[in-house]
Amino acid sequence: MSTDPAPGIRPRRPRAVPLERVAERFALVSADEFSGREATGVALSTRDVVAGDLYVGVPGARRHGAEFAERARESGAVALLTDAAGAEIAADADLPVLVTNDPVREILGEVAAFVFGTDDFSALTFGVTGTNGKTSVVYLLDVLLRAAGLKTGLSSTAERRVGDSVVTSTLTSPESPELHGLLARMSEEGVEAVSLEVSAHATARRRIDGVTFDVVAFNNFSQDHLDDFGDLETYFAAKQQLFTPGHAQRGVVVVDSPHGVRMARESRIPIVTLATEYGHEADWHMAVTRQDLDGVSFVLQGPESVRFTGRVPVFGRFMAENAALALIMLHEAGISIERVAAGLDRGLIPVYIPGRLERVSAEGTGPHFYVDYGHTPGSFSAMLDALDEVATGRVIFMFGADGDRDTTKREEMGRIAAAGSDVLIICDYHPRTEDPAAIRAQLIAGARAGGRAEIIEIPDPRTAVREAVSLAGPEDVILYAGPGHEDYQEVDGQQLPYSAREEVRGALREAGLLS
Ligand SMILES: CC(=O)N[C@H]1[C@@H](OP(=O)(O)OP(=O)(O)OC[C@H]2O[C@@H](n3ccc(=O)[nH]c3=O)[C@H](O)[C@@H]2O)O[C@H](CO)[C@@H](O)[C@@H]1O[C@H](C)C(=O)N[C@@H](C)C(=O)N[C@H](CCC(=O)O)C(=O)O
Ligand SMILES: Nc1ncnc2c1ncn2[C@@H]1O[C@H](COP(=O)(O)OP(=O)(O)OP(=O)(O)O)[C@@H](O)[C@H]1O
Repeated sequence: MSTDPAPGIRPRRPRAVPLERVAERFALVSADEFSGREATGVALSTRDVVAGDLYVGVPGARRHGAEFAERARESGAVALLTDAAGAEIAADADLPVLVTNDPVREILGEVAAFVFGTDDFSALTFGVTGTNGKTSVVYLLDVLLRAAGLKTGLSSTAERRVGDSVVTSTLTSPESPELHGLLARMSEEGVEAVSLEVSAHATARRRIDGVTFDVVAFNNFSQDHLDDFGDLETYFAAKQQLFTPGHAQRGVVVVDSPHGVRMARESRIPIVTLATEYGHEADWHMAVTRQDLDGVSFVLQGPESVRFTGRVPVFGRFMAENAALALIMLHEAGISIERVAAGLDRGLIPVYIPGRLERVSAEGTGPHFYVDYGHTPGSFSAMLDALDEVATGRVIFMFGADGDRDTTKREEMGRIAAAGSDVLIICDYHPRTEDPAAIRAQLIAGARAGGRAEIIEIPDPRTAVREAVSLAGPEDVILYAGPGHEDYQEVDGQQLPYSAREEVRGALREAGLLS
């Protein structure tokens, strides 16, 4: 078992940049001798340092990164870039120290772009923000771009991908050194279009500095991450930063909600709008024409009679909205809808989104078991509303909540889950350092207010999965929200191996429902 983050994807043939040039470009000062040294990469954590890297020591929530200068040197770092406080901390480290007078994060993205050579990155770059559906839109963008004949790369909560190279992500949006290393590799491999998820943490912590997106998109906004942002206004403001000239050329905004309308109104870059409900004024409209458990068909209508009719093989009205958003982003980047449609088979968008409403049970037979990454009240509402429209049997919903993360959303998640399902199984997710029984108690308190569902508490998720399978009839749908693509359960600082998708497969096999 490893708790280390996966190493990022880096260029195979990194260029070497003299530290003197870095120092000159960013007005860094140093009392140490570093002439003749060159950097071939940048790393923000000693866990990511490879030989030739410039290690960057930032003040963190718990420690100052400069404390780890010696460890960085042992891993092959050529110098430390830090602030004045860091320089004092690392004074005895056997590593040249370059000091900035600015807060380090304010120059980090530009430094990473300079060293990795991505300051002239030329591929089309798409960025997606919003509370729910970023990952889904990124995979839809990727498949549509490939249909248009472009070579693609992507970065999502689930993985970073360039050609055949894939690594599991540790963060939704990588820190800027990882991001620019990834983009440099994409340039090397001739990638023509890149789709990136942009979390509010990424804009707030300046992880996307040094990138100017061609087109960005905002899909929706609801409660999440209040542990980090304190209140919804601050969380929203972080998302708004993406819609500013330093970050993006143009944007697409879903205006179904008041937050969408506000994002469109306050955007500081040119935008076009999408409404999925007629009655809302917008440049583009999307309407669902048919839906069932296997997917959703829709029609998208834009300015100048642009029209697309198609289908996404994942259920939920919101998946059609995600697809429409991705199509408009391509249109805004100059890739015509006709060109995309020509690369599809009768409008079918053949997307696979790891761990997002992923069907784990066999096609065509029930019970229908889906694993999902939803962990917000907004995603629970969206999924359960969708099931209300397409499920023919009962809905069995199971989930647990994150420990050490936004606790204020738990009761609401319990309430929505119980109001929208027939049977609700509450189990453990990542308790982290919290008492799992206390987390479950909060979810159950919320669920009791939701009404409708029979509530069952089963702490062990493996047992809970089997109980769900044993309760389900052939018409029923089981939806397991939370773990999605993940392959671990985090308990008290330890990442224990756990794959919901594998557990579900195992349980279905044991019940004779999967070969
Ligand atoms: C809570 C949080 O945001 N932590 C971030 C922060 O770590 P920190 O301030 O706690 O760091 P610290 O432990 O005090 O250490 C200080 C510095 O020393 C370095 N260090 C520390 C120990 C060591 O052995 N070696 C080493 O180099 C650290 O990398 C850090 O740079 O700085 C690190 C980069 O240096 C981040 O990777 C780390 O993100 C952690 C992993 C994280 O989980 N962040 C979450 C909240 C996050 O960003 N989530 C969003 C989710 C979005 C969504 O769901 O929509 C995301 O974009 O992923
Ligand atoms: N447009 C949408 N509106 C509401 N809910 C959605 C939407 N798209 C997806 N969801 C729901 O939210 C879940 C999470 O989706 P996804 O992983 O794409 O979102 P995300 O924004 O990337 O979240 P995270 O950053 O936490 O990965 C989905 O599996 C689905 O249940």
